[in-house]
Amino acid sequence: MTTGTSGPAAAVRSRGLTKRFRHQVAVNSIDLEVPTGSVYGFLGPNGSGKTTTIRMLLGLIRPTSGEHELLGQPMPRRAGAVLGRVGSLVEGPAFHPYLSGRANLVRLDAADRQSDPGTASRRIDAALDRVGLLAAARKRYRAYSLGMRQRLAIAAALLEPRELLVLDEPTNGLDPQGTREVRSLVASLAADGATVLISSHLLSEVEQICTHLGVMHVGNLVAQGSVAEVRSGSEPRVRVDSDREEDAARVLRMLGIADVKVSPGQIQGLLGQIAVEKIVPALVHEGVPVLGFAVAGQSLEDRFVQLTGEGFDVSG
Ligand SMILES: Nc1ncnc2c1ncn2[C@@H]1O[C@H](COP(=O)(O)OP(=O)(O)OP(=O)(O)O)[C@@H](O)[C@H]1O
Repeated sequence: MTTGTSGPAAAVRSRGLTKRFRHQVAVNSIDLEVPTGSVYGFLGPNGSGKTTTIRMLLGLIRPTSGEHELLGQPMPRRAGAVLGRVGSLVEGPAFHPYLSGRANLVRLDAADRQSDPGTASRRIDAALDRVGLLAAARKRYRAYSLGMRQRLAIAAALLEPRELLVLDEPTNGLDPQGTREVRSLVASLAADGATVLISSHLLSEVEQICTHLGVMHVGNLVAQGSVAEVRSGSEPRVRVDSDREEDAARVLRMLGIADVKVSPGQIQGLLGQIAVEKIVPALVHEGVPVLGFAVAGQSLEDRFVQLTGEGFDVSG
């Protein structure tokens, strides 16, 4: 792959990766760059193309066009050499409800033709230990909490040592406790040196653990970089506290402030090129009582709403 422009090897890199289903472009020419050692939050609303991208990355479906590499190896040409170093969780393995967590891993490991039966027991215990399920290893799967089930699915991805983990919506459907369990597990896997690509439609679920973000919106990668870089792409906003919201909004619009939004007691808008010092005098001149005033960068959440046109917490 002729992509040697981006410095040290990325754990995942794609160029023009595209997937078309009939007439629908599910993933539109995306250039992913997941730095080695990062926790890369792959974010976007439902249906924005995250799972399709991940399936292409792992060689589960064939891209319509574009190319990519994992751990510096071109895919799918070098799949045999690289996939053993990549653990993944996509749609979750099928676990048997009446078998214990450990027995389920024994079955999965035995079904993997690449794995060494001689070391199975040790590897399975190590994976269970890694996800904090050793004490519950002999409990039936059906007695596991949602968080334990998801941790077992991650254990299944850890039956071999992995340099890269690709986890598709591992917190989806979990309660807050389960989400915390998975989040702290992912953080500790990253602390051990694995690169982690974790997808989510909820920023709030992964924000605390990510070093980097990629944001999908209708098949396009609309932002990518370190968390600070993605946040700094946002424009400062003006916030006015006033009980005369509509009058205040009118003055802000008159000054040329864009994207003015009114909520009870508060009016916000994009500062743009407007001189900050002109705003309060203009409001006062129009008889609008100003009870508070601030200019601040957007929160990451606001930034995502701006990028994707929707809140990230709506469909949780
Ligand atoms: N096998 C398929 N055939 C046709 N269309 C598909 C197929 N798989 C996905 N799509 C479409 O591609 C688009 C992207 O879907 P994808 O599952 O990748 O999104 P996503 O971001 O992972 O969302 P979700 O979180 O809901 O899985 C959607 O419009 C979906 O309907």
